[in-house]
Amino acid sequence: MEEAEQSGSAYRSVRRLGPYARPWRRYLILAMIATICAMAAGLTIPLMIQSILDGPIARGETTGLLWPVAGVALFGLAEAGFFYCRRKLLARPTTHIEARMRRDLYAHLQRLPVAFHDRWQSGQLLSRAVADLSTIRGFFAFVGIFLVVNSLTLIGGLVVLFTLDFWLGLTVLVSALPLIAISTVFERRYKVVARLAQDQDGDLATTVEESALGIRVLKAFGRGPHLAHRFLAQAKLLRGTELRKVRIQSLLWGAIVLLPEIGIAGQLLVGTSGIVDGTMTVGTLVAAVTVAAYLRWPTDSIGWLLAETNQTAAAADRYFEALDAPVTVADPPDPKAPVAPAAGLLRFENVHFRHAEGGAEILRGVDLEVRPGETVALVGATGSGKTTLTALVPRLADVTDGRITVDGVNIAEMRLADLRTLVSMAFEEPVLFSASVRENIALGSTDATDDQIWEALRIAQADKFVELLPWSLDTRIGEQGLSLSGGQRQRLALARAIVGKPEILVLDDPLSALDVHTEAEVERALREVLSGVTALVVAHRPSTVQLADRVAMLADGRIAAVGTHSELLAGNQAYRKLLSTSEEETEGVRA
Ligand SMILES: Nc1ncnc2c1ncn2[C@@H]1O[C@H](COP(=O)(O)OP(=O)(O)OP(=O)(O)O)[C@@H](O)[C@H]1O
Repeated sequence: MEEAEQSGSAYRSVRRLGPYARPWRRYLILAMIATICAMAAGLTIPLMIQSILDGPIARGETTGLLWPVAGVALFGLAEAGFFYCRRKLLARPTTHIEARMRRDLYAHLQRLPVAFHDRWQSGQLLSRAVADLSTIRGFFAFVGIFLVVNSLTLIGGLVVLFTLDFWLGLTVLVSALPLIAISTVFERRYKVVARLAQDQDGDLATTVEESALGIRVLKAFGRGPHLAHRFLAQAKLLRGTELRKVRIQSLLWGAIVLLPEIGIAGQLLVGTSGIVDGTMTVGTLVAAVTVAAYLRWPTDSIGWLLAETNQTAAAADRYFEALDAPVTVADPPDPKAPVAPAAGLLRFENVHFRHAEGGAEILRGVDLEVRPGETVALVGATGSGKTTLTALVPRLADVTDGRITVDGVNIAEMRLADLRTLVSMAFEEPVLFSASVRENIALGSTDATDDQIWEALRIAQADKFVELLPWSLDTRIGEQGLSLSGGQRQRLALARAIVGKPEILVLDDPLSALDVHTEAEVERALREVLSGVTALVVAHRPSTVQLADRVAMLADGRIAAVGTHSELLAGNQAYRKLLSTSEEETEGVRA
């Protein structure tokens, strides 16, 4: 029952690949016909050998040999030609199918909410986009075609054998049946181990990726050996699983070699006694042995091809697992246009948020208004939900209750593209991509001109150092911008946030983790950036707070106090305590 379900689910998984193959079905069918013709040509050769042996050779004449021998050469040539056609016909469809699937996966990953990426390891996504898709390409290029063609060849070959001689046919069938049964059992066991190996491969990719990205941290803390140890343990686990795969395969290969040999021995026994009795010709026996030899690959391969099909099913399952993840943050069915011209009034109304169903509520009724052109600093103890609150504004996650409005329009009722033009964000960790400065800034507005980029860089106080870079805007900044200083990276991230001239800026503590000198540079940049836009800025340090018109204090999931910095300092003990703690922490870092 369970086994039937398993093969049913493998069939369903592979069937889901259908829509990707459909546009190329003509090529795939032609390739299959070419392969069938190749096999048919191959199967004709033994029959021609039979006619040569029983005809001219048995009669001792050489004159009648020319045409049958030329025929053998011709059929051999045809077989090779058809195989060539198969390869040519399949190259385009298979690479196109792989590229389209990869494109769909990538596009879906971009649409998926941040919560999905929090849950999924990047290595697992990487192995789906690379290894699994290459398995699927292999299925279309080879496995799927040969699964059908080899089954047909097997049937065709047995028909030929039974026509040649019933007993010779039966001998081959008797040796082939257990082989097919063994292969089927093997492929089921193999599927489980294959999926395990694919998952472990994903885990290993994650470790390699993380250790490459975090190499500075690992070196600084001397944790390289620890991670190397973890990597070795994972690699050992994967090696063990690969060895299990090999063990299962070797058992099968033993059977694959042994059983057909027994079959041929049986054929020789039946054949020679037939020849001695005069009931069989030498040509028939040679033809039957040649057909049986020709059937070895189709027989042996059935199990392997089924295992590969299962591996494809596992790869398809893993691919669709990511592709089926729901896009929970999406455009509304009937979107409202933002108010034009926008004023930039941002309002949180009784906003509640929890990360997962049944999880703790992080925000429990936040009410806050940020007036047009105003800068509000958001302060609160660590873990109080400041980052969470800011992420709700560009809808990186959706509120679980309440609403957020921009100029009176609920952001959940706007098109995401409209919202993200109105609202721009810079994060605590200024992620820069391995691309030119221009491309990194233009992420904030894809159609930005060079003049607009330079203007954004000037406001963010980054123009001077960009001018000094070897190729100015065209300078490629290394992976994550690691070749730049912390302050330079922060200022580029600020330029990116403002290049599209958003009405509302959301900044998640852009001064965190900067030294005194760099902090002053970024602070100057911030002062420029914040003038003229509505801004919500997460602040850990008094220096950032001082850039704001008002301060909102988040505590217990609500806004506990709002006022100017001096009002709160004078009248709110919790605020004084919070600031003195962060002051001490900052001093501690500087010391
Ligand atoms: N993806 C997540 N899934 C579940 N819980 C999360 C997730 N991200 C954050 N949290 C939890 O939500 C709470 C608020 O986190 P958040 O990062 O918003 O706090 P914060 O005020 O910005 O903290 P900090 O000042 O240290 O940056 C924390 O308890 C955190 O552990």
